[in-house]
Amino acid sequence: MEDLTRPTQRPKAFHIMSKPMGPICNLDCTYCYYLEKENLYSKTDKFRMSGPVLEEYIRQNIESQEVPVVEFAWQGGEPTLLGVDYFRKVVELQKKYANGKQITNAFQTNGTLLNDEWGEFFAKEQFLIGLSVDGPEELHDPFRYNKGGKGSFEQVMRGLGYLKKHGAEFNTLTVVNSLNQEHPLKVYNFLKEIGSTFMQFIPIVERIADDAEVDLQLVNPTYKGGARVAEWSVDGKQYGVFLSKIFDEWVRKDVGKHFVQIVDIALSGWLGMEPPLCIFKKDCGEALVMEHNGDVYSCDHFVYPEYKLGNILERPLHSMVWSKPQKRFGEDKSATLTRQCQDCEVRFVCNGGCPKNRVGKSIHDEFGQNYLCEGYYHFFKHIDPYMRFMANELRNERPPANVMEWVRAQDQSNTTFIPPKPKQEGQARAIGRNSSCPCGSGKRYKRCCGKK
Ligand SMILES: C[S@@+](CC[C@H](N)C(=O)[O-])C[C@H]1O[C@@H](n2cnc3c(N)ncnc32)[C@H](O)[C@@H]1O
Ligand code: SF4
Ligand code: SF4
Ligand code: SF4
Repeated sequence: MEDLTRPTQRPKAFHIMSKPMGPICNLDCTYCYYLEKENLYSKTDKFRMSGPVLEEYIRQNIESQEVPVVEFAWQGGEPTLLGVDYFRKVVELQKKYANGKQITNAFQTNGTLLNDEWGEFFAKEQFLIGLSVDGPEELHDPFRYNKGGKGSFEQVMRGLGYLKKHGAEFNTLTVVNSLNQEHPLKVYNFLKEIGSTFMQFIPIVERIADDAEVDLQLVNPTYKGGARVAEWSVDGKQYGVFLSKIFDEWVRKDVGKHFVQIVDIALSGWLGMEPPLCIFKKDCGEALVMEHNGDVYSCDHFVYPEYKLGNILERPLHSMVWSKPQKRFGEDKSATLTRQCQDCEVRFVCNGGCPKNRVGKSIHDEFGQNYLCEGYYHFFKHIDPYMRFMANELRNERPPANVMEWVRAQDQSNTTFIPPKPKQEGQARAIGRNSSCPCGSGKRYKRCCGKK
């Protein structure tokens, strides 16, 4: 047994999402990876996070973070099942332990149980709501329905109405699956119509164990038995095509008005910084999850017994976050990169993607290639010229939204754009400061992208 109490080098902050209602939900979405986690707690009939666990979590999360702003993320299952009063108590406890730190709350919901009381509360306490919606009714309902099989779209739209009525801030979270993958613009335009200004498009990639007796049927990449890709998963290449189609629309019309998470993240890669989202970082392991009873796991997508780090009532949170097993979990991300990834020209922004999805084979026949590789490669290559243009605008303190005019001018002149060579982190170091800038501006590197 590893010594979990001996902390390794401490990062300043980490992210821990909590599941105050465990995996319990009023919906029964086909693709949900979390509902079956109920099997991990088969002896439990009460999934509501108790007062002592909640208070310990809030106290420790605030105390362990060496930053002025501490983020809380509430998820599930469905956290609205707990009722508004539960979260009034949450806010009260956060104030009690804040100790001068600023507290923020993100709350992920299926939206179906929202009402005036929730809307008012979220607006007043400035919760940021993540609303799950997969597109218009015909793309949303086939996978997102209640226990009786009835689609949830109407309820979600009603719930959204309450958020808007009270001015609560919301983002949308859309999963890209085998159905909506064919309709990127229908999905994107719909999200715009309902007023989403910040959109996340998360790929569904799940594998189902061949052995029906396994407790958790959706298996992780370390599973040794046979497994098949679930039929509702997105196609690897199509995920990239889907994102590229949305990007083409966005880059012509919506820069600065609507934000698409993966595009923002990618831009930081083109600016020579580490992408700020775990799946595209070199290493991960700073996004943990806590179950209703205080059990802490390495990541929301690794809630399996072998990834349990301990329980918050028995071990200090910081000792689990900074433990050796967790450090190894995070460092394995880069340590297990295939040769194909190591040699890949978009590695600076992709970094092999999330380990949870590394279930394919590389061109060198190594196991551990990301299932989405073809899609990522397609997308990052597709956006490369635009990203270079935008990164260059930012470096020159001009608005990146200038890209819209630039693209429109090219569309009108009907010329084929030949992009200059991509500027990657590794390459940047090799560029002479007096040589011309690889972004194609015609200026010297030191006066352009290499400006200090
Ligand atoms: C597990 S749900 C919990 C919160 C809430 N019930 C909701 O649906 O928003 C969190 C998010 O995960 C997404 N999700 C569900 N199953 C998934 C899967 N297999 N892969 C990726 N995301 C998934 C949901 O669509 C939702 O946006
Ligand atoms: S609403 Fe959320 S938790 Fe509930 S089944 Fe759907 S994805 Fe899972
Ligand atoms: S396993 Fe994937 S989702 Fe989890 S922290 Fe690592 S990159 Fe992020
Ligand atoms: S695009 Fe594919 S090969 Fe390149 S880094 Fe990403 S997963 Fe690896």
